[in-house]
Amino acid sequence: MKILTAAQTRDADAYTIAQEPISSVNLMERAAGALVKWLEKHYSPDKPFYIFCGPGNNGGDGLAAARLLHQDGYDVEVFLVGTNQKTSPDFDQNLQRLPQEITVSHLETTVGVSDVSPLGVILDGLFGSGLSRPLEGIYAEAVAYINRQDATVVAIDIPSGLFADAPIQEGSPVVEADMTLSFEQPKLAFFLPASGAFVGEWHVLPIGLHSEFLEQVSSPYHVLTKEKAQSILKPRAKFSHKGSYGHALLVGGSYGKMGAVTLAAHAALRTGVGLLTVQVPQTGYGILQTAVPEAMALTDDLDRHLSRFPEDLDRFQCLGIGPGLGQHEDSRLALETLFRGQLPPPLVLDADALNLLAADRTIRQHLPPDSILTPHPKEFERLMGPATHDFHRLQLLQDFCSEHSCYVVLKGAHSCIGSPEGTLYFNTTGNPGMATGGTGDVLTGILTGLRAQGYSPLDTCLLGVYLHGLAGDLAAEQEGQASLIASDLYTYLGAAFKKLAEKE
Ligand SMILES: NC(=O)C1=CN([C@@H]2O[C@H](COP(=O)(O)OP(=O)(O)OC[C@H]3O[C@@H](n4cnc5c(N)ncnc54)[C@H](O)[C@@H]3O)[C@@H](O)[C@H]2O)[C@H](O)CC1
Ligand SMILES: [K+]
Repeated sequence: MKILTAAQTRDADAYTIAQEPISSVNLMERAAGALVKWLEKHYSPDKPFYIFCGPGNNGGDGLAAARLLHQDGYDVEVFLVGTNQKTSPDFDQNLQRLPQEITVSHLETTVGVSDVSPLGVILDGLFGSGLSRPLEGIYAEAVAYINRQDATVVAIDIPSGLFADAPIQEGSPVVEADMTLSFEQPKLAFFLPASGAFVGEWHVLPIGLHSEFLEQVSSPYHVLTKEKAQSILKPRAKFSHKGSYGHALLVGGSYGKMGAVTLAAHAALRTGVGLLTVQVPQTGYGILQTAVPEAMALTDDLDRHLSRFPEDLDRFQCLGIGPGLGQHEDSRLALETLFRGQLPPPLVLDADALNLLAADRTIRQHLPPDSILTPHPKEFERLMGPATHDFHRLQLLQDFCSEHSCYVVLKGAHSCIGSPEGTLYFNTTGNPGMATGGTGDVLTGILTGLRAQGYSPLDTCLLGVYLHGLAGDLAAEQEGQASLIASDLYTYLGAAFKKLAEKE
């Protein structure tokens, strides 16, 4: 699913109005209808609604929703905020259509305004995608008032005060929503940490924007949906054998960090890879053979850290490097030799492999094309430099992928996959329980296992990241988020594969 900018959303609106054709106010009616349908499904009529409307079409949506909820027997109260300024024509029309019985207050100030029922629902229709500057005056006051209330806060389209596709200044007023109902497409701001924190849970409500426009509009930003991940997943063939599913090599582990490569090995095996070999320093031999009997072990000449890669790399279809590797100079040299030599098998690089890469610009220049890198934000910063804000970070990600012809998985609440063409995909699976040691090592194992089975680098990232998060969600359902540990992720990976394969 594409993510559109605010300008593209306006164009989609205009195109739909002209081509369907439909009047602007009827399109608003359709949007409000979708909104109310969702609200009525989730909140019973004993919940009072407090609807805050600004001067534009977001406020117009709020007014139309007020009318529709009232018609269906809901108790509704409307607050008009800053609407003595210029209001939009569709706002005006919906204000006229508002039944007399609905209480309407014009808020000039929130001083002295009593709190709403904590059992009620506040609809935030102050500003939507038309926001052009930070909120001030009565708008900022209204935001502070909403944020003080104990009622459930549902934002219409986007929490007021957030820009759909641009950063906000720190400390500027933004509605803290429990739920955001976004029309047709989610906004880029939902996926980024500084702005996404205001959004709460979000849902997309289709409002019938013209499919022709949505198909032809070009956007670098995409949502990684279940449908997309499902379309990538290849079934296993009846007459296949272990040779059909590739041979992966994982290289990592050092004294005190054998757990990392062990986790990655389990995960790689759970992706269905045909064969797995793991190269570890000698200290790790017994640990690996005991912890992961399905894997074959190779040992380095050294006892505590890695100093070389195996000679005959051609027999592997993917090489995953990094979990527990450490940053010893010998390991750096081994990596440099690997990069400067014959083209190695497809690479997945994580953890200390990334740190070694970050510390040495010359090896970075020799990064084989089509490699997959999986940094967390700190590793990302070491590799790509500091970002001034979340949107800048996306730009750095795109630049890095294009400069090095590689694929980067920037890990986070919505992990973001960048491709050399500049396309970015935001993941939708996963939960905060996964913010715990070792979950990244599991991802490395998953990606290494999938890549070895012949998935393209992009498909590997999309499928692997989606499954990793889904395994986390299934694990959290059973174990709870706080108690989730990295090994749960590969334990639930099978269930994740099954769930992904299910047709709804
Ligand atoms: N295609 C769709 O998704 C549809 C969306 N709808 C809704 O329309 C809004 C966008 O409406 P718009 O009138 O363009 O913008 P706003 O309501 O967000 O803003 C109104 C108006 O206010 C001015 N303004 C901007 N920033 C400020 C500020 N900081 N302080 C004061 N005034 C400000 C500016 O002039 C804006 O034009 C979208 O989010 C949906 O909710 C349609 O209902 C259906 C189709
Ligand atoms: K809003």
